[in-house]
Amino acid sequence: MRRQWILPLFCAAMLLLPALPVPDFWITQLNYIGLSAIVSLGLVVLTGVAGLTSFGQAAFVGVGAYTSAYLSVTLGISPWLTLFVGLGLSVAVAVVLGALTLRMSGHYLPLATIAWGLALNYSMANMEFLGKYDGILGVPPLMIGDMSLGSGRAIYVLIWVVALASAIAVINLLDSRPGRAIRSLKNGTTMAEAMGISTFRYKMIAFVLAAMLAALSGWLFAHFQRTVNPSPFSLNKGIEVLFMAVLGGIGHVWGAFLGSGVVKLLEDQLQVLLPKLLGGSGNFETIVFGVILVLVLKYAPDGLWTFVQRWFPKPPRVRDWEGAEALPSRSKPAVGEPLLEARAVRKEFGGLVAVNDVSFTIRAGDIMGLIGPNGAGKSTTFNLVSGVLSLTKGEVIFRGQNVGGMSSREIARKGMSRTFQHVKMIPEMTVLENVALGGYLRSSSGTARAMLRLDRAEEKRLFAEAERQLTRIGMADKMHELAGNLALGPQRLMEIARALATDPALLLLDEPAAGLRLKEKQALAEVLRQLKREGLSILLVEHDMDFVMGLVDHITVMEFGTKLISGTPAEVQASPVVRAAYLGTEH
Ligand SMILES: Nc1ncnc2c1ncn2[C@@H]1O[C@H](COP(=O)(O)OP(=O)(O)OP(=O)(O)O)[C@@H](O)[C@H]1O
Repeated sequence: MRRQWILPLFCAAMLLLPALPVPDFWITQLNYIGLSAIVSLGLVVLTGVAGLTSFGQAAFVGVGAYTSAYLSVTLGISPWLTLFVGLGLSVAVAVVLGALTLRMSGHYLPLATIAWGLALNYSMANMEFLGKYDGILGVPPLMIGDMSLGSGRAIYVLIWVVALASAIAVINLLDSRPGRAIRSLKNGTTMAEAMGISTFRYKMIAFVLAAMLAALSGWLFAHFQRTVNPSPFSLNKGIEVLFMAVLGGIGHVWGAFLGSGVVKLLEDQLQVLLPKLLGGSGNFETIVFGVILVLVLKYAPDGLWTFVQRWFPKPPRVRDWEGAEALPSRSKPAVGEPLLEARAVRKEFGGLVAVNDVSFTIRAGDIMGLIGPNGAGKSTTFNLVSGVLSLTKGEVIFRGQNVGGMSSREIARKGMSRTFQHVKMIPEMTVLENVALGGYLRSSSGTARAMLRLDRAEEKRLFAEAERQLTRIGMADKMHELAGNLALGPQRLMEIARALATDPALLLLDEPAAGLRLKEKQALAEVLRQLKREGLSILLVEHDMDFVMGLVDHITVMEFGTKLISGTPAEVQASPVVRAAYLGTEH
């Protein structure tokens, strides 16, 4: 069967199911699976893709459910209106909680989600007007005209339309400009910020989206169950949806459905089977789930969906961007104009002066090498210039403006683009998609446009630019490969293509030859020579003197954080001071 037919056939089959003589029991089960899958889908974006673990999603389900139940029962408001109130409230709660917690890193964020998950759940259980532990009874069914969606079979289609539409919207999002920005969050924020992406903004978008999906599920749940109480929105349930997402494959949209299906069906079977086997009653299935989770984390950490995925290998992206309009480009400085001036830049780490009042100038069209032995302070200087580190003292003037103290994101916007000493990329994205990330600031499609697939014209422009830059560095033949499968040499070249896709006025390369084999170094040197011929201005940090010598116009040599000498390669090579620094002879 052709791959593109699978999704429409699956959707059609799911939606036509209640018209077939399927027992009510299975329809009810599928309703619960659909409801859980919508919440898990949020966790795929938040945890699987963005790398932000949340145990508290069930509380957002409660926000959607309680809002609709309260407003429709007490005030008689139509549930179709209360949906929007519930979604609005979930966004408001998520924005407040996100502002407080999303800047936390490591284990602090998951701990914070436990805290607010508990707090929200206890609020629901203790509010008089929400019926305390008894909750709210007599929630009205959803109505379409005169047709009631009160029965499980009637609401089934709505639940699955919402679940499948949400899945398609998330798939669209992940394959888009904002989607690539969200995917860049998982491996630290330095690279994304250097591409001009506000990582906090995209963390917030992922968090709010996950909260909205949970609230949507809660709204459906309230009008399917026709009653709400605090227990389905407890921390246990939050852990259960996370378990579903992990079991299914937390990085995969359809993993959310697979995980929900497996857990719900297994839970049902185990609840009957285990008490019979073990005698007595109890939630024995929880013990089994605990064991399964440990085994899955050990033997299939990417979840069950990866096994299904093997049957449907993803074809390469269709090359449909031929003739797409070029992305906007910035005005470039005239050759010879001062481009970057470091004025007595200084960085102290506690008592250590890593960079000691270093000054240098780069003119447009020049390639400058910043060299020196290990630990000389080159990378620190580079990070000061590109805004990754804050200056202790000094000024960095870029195109006539003091950018010292600006964030790397703001500096990227001004036209400086960089690569990293240790390659930073999204390994599970293709080379083309990684390079397209460089075009972020030259494009503008947002989350809603991406989810509705209204961003395709701009996507074509982004991919055309990415391919152009890959062709420029001789890597177009690798554009459909996964970046993580490349050797180090091509990965470094890919980073250069990504930096070029930002249309920089100045390209900063941090030890691009480090760890490369001779052949890879030669290929890299050829690419840099070509960029020089094209008139690009480059600051190159390197400690391989041979690599730098034939390539650059000027060299600044550093040792122990201070500038030893600036000059042409010939002047530097002739300098006894430099030889001493490199060979360890007396000055
Ligand atoms: N974040 C940090 N905290 C404390 N000390 C640091 C930090 N970063 C760098 N240093 C120290 O600053 C000095 C300069 O380091 P830097 O990495 O800039 O040197 P380098 O010339 O780039 O060396 P290499 O070629 O090995 O990368 C070193 O002594 C290093 O240990």
